Amino acid sequence: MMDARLHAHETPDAQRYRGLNTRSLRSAFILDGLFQNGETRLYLTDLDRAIVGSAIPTIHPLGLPNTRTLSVDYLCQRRELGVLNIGRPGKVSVDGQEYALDGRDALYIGRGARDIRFSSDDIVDPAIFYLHSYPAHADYPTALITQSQANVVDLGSNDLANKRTINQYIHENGAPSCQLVMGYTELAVGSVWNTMPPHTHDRRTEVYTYFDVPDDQRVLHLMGRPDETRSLWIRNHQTVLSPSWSIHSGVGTAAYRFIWAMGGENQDFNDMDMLAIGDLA
Ligand SMILES: O=C(O)C(=O)C[C@H](O)C(=O)CO
Ligand SMILES: [Zn+2]
Repeated sequence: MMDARLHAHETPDAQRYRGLNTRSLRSAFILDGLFQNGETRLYLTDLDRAIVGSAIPTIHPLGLPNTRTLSVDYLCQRRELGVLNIGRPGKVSVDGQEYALDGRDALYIGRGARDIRFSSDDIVDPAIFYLHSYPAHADYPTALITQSQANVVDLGSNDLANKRTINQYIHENGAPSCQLVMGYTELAVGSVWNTMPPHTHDRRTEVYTYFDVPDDQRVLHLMGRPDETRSLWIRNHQTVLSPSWSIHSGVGTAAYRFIWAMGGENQDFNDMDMLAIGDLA
């Protein structure tokens, strides 16, 4: 039986998505309602067995749900977990060791961590912890990566309205992880396009979670095979699942940020099959 708060989510394959109407496409590729005040939510996806989740601690600290579905005693028994705080300051405690995470600080939690708890410094203006986990083959140390320690890559230009900064927190040349690669991208004011020109990477799947999208604005996320793209209108705090065969790119009606998290064969951020804009249909 499925755990109460570990929801299973299946994605259609590269053929089936072509025949879906808007509603079915949205429910297949968007995780909606991931972020709930006072709750931990976890979705077990079929993208490299990624678990995508959130914890927004308010009155009480939050833990992780039991994991009968995974047939383990605790979530990180055979998994690693990345945490990125997109809210106000909070704390993550890992087997009694407390880590303070300001907004946009991250924590890598290695395989074997048993007791993981989340709390907010201010319960009225809480921390918003994004969670992303994959199966892990080795124990790597838990590591705090503050915003100032992230590796910064500037891409794009004002002329093409795609000027943006990629902040890499868990990556090949940073604190070691088994397969998780994670960070967030920030659009420069006046720029609207992310990941344009787009790419696919057969070797990895990816998950995008948009945040800091103003309530009255939207991001038009592009997905699908390059020769048969589809679009999804996305609002703040919605998550898009990107199978390895799909492009993942977006254009906003205002500046925004998004978390990207990847797992798969390698951790080479630049291992992308780049497309020309003229390849898209
Ligand atoms: O704006 C971008 O470009 C990105 O953020 C790219 C993503 O991180 C990505 O797709 C990595 O594979
Ligand atoms: Zn990508």
